[in-house]
Amino acid sequence: MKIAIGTTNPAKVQAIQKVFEEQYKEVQFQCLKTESHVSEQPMTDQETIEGALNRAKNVLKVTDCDVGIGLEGGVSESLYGMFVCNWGALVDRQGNEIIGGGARIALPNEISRELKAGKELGPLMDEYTQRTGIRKKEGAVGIFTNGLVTRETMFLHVVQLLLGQWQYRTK
Ligand SMILES: O=c1[nH]c(=O)c2ncn([C@@H]3O[C@H](COP(=O)(O)OP(=O)(O)OP(=O)(O)O)[C@@H](O)[C@H]3O)c2[nH]1
Ligand SMILES: [Mg+2]
Repeated sequence: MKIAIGTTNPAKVQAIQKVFEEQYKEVQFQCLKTESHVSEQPMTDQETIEGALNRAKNVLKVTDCDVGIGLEGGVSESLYGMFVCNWGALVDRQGNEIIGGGARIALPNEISRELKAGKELGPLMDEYTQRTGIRKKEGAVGIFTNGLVTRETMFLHVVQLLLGQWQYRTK
């Protein structure tokens, strides 16, 4: 089984590799930085889903893999504050387009204020924590859940939702 991954972000790549290696004996991965055709900081569920779908389609197009996977992080406003959201998409060569959503938590006001001013969460998290590359490690979700749920484990669940739906639909 050959999987095209529409990112080189290790938090996302490791989540995808863990899920597929658990399910398939023979599996190969191709990881490519892939255009999402949405803003660097998606601001709605819809835009985040679009980013995930575009990555999945674009990465499948430029490889000979069986399926393409796109994972996209974003935020979405609610009456209860701004939530970090993460969405995934899996597409195959038979025209199946599968979507799955990840856990979400409210962001502190000092972060959401900056996002509304047009900043991107990744760099914001580095500023906020005085560390670098949070987006490639535990992520904002990891910081604000005291490490209990990292970005990788959150995306691992999303990839299980994608693969499970795909297996059900193509069995
Ligand atoms: O530290 C984080 N923890 C999170 O839980 C999270 N969710 C979203 N984002 C940020 O939202 C923007 C688009 O997300 P994103 O899917 O483009 O991610 P990314 O840029 O880190 O990876 P990639 O584009 O190389 O695949 C990027 O600034 C991400 O950093 C997060 N950052
Ligand atoms: Mg990005």
